[in-house]
This record gives sequence, structure tokens and C-alpha cells, in this order.
Amino acid sequence: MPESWLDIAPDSPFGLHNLPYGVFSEPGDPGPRTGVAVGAHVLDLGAAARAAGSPFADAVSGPSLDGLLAAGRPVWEQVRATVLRWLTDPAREEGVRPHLIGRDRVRMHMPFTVGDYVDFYSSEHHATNVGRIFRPDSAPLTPNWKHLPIGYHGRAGTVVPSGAPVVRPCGQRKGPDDPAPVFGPSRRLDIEAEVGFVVGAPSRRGGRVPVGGFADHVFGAFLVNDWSARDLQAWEYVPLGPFLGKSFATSVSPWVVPLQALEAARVEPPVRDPEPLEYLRDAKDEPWGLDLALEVRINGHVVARPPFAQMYWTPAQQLAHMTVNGASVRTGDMYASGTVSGPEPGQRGCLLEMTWGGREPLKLPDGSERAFLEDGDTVAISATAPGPEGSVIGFGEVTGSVRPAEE
Ligand SMILES: O=C(O)/C=C/C(=O)CC(=O)CC(=O)O
Ligand SMILES: [Ca+2]
Ligand SMILES: [Mg+2]
Repeated sequence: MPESWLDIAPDSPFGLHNLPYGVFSEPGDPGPRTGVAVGAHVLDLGAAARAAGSPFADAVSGPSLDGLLAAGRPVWEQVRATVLRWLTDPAREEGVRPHLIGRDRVRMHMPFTVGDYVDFYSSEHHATNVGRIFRPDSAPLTPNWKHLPIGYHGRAGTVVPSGAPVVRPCGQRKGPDDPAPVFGPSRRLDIEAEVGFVVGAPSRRGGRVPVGGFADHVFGAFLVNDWSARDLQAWEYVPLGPFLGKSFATSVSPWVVPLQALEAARVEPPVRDPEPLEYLRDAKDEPWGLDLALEVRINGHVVARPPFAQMYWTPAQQLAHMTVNGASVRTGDMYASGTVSGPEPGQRGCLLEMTWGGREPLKLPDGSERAFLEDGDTVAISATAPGPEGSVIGFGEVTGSVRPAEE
């Protein structure tokens, strides 16, 4: 990789190997714009592309990534290669430097218009733990679990950008010893640390996206916090699955890391036994396990380090499964991996597991204890992945604070 004329710290999570896309504004701006994070800066992509007369200027000049997502893989590759050239060719410095803004000056926004939203359940460790906690008298994994990536359709309209406050939801709950359900603020508000994927190029209704078609359709990855009210969920979910316990808010991180930046993070997924049906088999020599290291913090204290590489079903299999019945995907459709949990106690991606259903509260270094979230708590989920040449690919973080219920 050639050097940049821009001063970028060698260990920056936003070095030249990453170049994630997001939507930002500066104080006093008329509206948000598309940017690329580089070192301590954001490159105003639309302005730089217009100044350079780039053929893709229109696609990157909107107030969201929607135009870029819809443009398709050849354009994604062209934009990335062009930005890299701009940042490394000394002859380009004069034209590009005016379009760099300090990242500490900008506010980040929702990166794209969310179409449909699907949430999976693809960590074997998470599913096993949740099964044990919610259904102690049954086998922890349901009979279908190792044959298909289980998922449900979520509420796209309540996907919110990182930093948006999360109001504690109200709803029905009924504990095992309660004679009747009661209504009120959730007492078991939880998080779920997940990785999200956004579709760029749509697929045809009636067609299927094979496992090998993942990178032609999916633009990139980001972080997701699927806030969950466990008491509402436990009462409502039989037999149709999560509903109001998860539909009140889902937070996403502002930077979308393009799949091209994750080449060095690709790893073989765990061995699948039994072997899945043909349409779910990994494409030969094209593994889509991803070695992302997540970190979950509550009020600044690290409470978990979930490993994404351990996920049983890959995002390529999830997309293949989501479309195998002929259901199409559209630009802006997003899907989340499911809670990321590893085999160790310190690797669990939600409080339900970390505290084993609330029975073993966490002790935070500030002396307080948490079974579930309290009003005022701030949760941040971050992640990094290995990049080429020893570099680090940063995802930034998704954060949100809990506001009291509106009763
Ligand atoms: O097994 C259950 O009943 C509950 C599962 C979930 O909480 C669903 C979910 O959001 C999936 C996930 O994030 O892994
Ligand atoms: Ca979830
Ligand atoms: Mg949700």
C-alpha cells in the first residue's frame, strides 16, 4: 500500500485499508452528506467527486448512502479505488485537502434508508444459553437450528442511528408466579451485540441469491444493538417469536465498512455438523466467516468481548436462506447476525446470558451491580478486524443511553 500525503497514525482504525462510508454534517450545514472516514478526518465524498469530475459524483452526492448502495459492485470498487488514489497520489493533495474535515467536528447520521430488517439467531453459544434460560425443560437448541439460520422480520421503522436515546418500553409481562399479566415499564431491558449487513444491489423476486452471490449484493457491515425487553419477550414470543419486546429500537453504528475492507478478516466458519442442505453449503474456497472482535461497554466498563468468528451461520448463508423461497432483497434492506456470543463467560453478547437470566448480577468496577439496564445507563458496542499488512480495520461504535419510560 502506498503512503498517504495525509498524516494518518499507523495504528489508526480508519487507515487506508478501511475507508468506511457514513453520513455526516458540520455545525451550520443545511443537511447531511456522504463521507469517508480516513485517519482523524472525514472526506466529503460528494464535493471531492464533483470537483474531480468523477463519473460516480451523482451516486455519492445524496444525503445518504442510498445512491452508492444502488449503484452496484463495479461502482463500489471504482469509488474505493478512486478514493485510495486521491489519498495517496501527491499530485491530488491540492484538490482533495479542502474536502477533509476533522472527525471531531462532525455529527453522524443514519447511513442509509432502511428497507426491510431481518434479525437472525446464528450464534450457537447464544442460542444454547438462551434456550437453557428460557426453556430449561427442553433441549437448548430446537431441532431446526443446525439445518437453517433461524430469523424473524424486525421493525425497520425503529432502526435508529448511534447516539439516539432509547426510551424504556412499556408492555405486558407475566412472571411464572404471577396470576395474570401486568402492564408497565420493562424491568428486564437488555442489549444484544450484533453485526449488521446492508444490501446494495437488489435481487429479483422469484430468484435466489446463492451463497456465492453474497459480495455482489451486500455492500458492507456495521454494528447493531438489538435492544430487547426480556420480560415482554418471554411472555409474548410463543408461538410467533419476538414482537414488541424488540421492536421499540434497534441502534446501528454510523460507519459502514465495505466488504472489500474485510478481505483479511475472512476465516473458515466452524465445522457444520450435520452438513447443511446444498443451497446453504459454503462456496468453495470462499469462506465468509469474519474475524471481528467485538467489545461491549456499560457506562465505560468493558463487560464482554464477543468473537464473531465463532458464528455458526455466515452472512452469506443468511442471505441465501432469506431468498431461497424467491423473496427478493432491495437496496437498503439490512439483516443482523443475531447476538454474538462465544463459548467463554466473558464473551456473551447480552445481559440475559451474562447474568444468567438476572440471577447472577454483574459487578461493575464503579461498585454498582446490574442484572438488566437501569435508566441513564449508556451502552457502547465497538469492533475491530484484522486488515492487510498488520493494519486494524475499525468499525467505530454504536452507542445509546436508556431514558425512563413514558408512562
Ligand atoms: O430463543 C428465544 O426464544 C429468543 C431469541 C432471541 O432473543 C431472538 C433474537 O433476537 C436473536 C438473536 O439476536 O440472536
Ligand atoms: Ca437480536
Ligand atoms: Mg430490535
